[in-house]
Amino acid sequence: MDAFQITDLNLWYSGNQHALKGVDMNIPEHEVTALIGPSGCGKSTFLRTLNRMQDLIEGVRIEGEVLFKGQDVYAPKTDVNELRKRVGMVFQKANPFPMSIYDNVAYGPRIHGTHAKRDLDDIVEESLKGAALWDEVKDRLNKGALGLSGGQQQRLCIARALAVKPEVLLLDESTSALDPISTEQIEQLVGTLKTRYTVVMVTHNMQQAVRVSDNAAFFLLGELVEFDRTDALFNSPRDQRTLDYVSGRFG
Ligand SMILES: Nc1ncnc2c1ncn2[C@@H]1O[C@H](COP(=O)(O)OP(=O)(O)OP(=O)(O)O)[C@@H](O)[C@H]1O
Repeated sequence: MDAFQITDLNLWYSGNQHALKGVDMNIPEHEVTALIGPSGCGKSTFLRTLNRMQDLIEGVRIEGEVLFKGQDVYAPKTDVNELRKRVGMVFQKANPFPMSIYDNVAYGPRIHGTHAKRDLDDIVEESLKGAALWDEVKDRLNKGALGLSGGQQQRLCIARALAVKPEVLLLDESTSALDPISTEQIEQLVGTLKTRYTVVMVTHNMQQAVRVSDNAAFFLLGELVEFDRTDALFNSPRDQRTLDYVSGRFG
């Protein structure tokens, strides 16, 4: 079963910059899909089309079709808040809110109407456990989130995303600002998350893609050059440009 079916997706930024060119891709459910390619090739742009984060940028024009579980993401009747609840996002730089650890995680559920303390306590615990952070913070839930380390802050952002019970997690280079130990913790976490969620991640790090992803998509200049199982894409790519990139013979 596919979480997303993308057909002939094109995106232009203002000034007519054609950032995605006729992308076709089916993203399987409950697997990790990595988006790779050189800087500026459109990885983040593509990721953000999946939960309509690009709507926030003025002058963006999108053509083509993105289906999420069969529903047209860009249909006028689509409820964008509901879509972003189902398709959560974690950014490159951890961005906890300047409030307690507890309130960071409870923020989304409160907005979506959960206010009973018992319910919120359960969600906070479950989400922090899901993000492999619970043991480190359970005794300081009311302390400020900004006092956490960078790696803990990023796992808190993952917990915050999990708290609204999404079906998909989009990770945009979520480890690129982290030290190797925190990076490894998040990579392990991603491996466990896929039992419950579909994960789509942008990474600059090809070894990371090999370690954690089931499928990999190689982008170049806005074009999807190749999409395959990760081991096939790295070990027996069909396109010469993919081979050049994965073997490091490329810009
Ligand atoms: N808000 C924007 N307005 C105009 N052009 C943009 C905007 N965001 C991205 N672009 C351009 O679109 C192209 C694709 O950018 P994108 O950030 O998606 O690439 P990327 O592969 O994620 O790059 P990186 O790995 O450096 O983050 C680039 O040429 C970029 O300059």
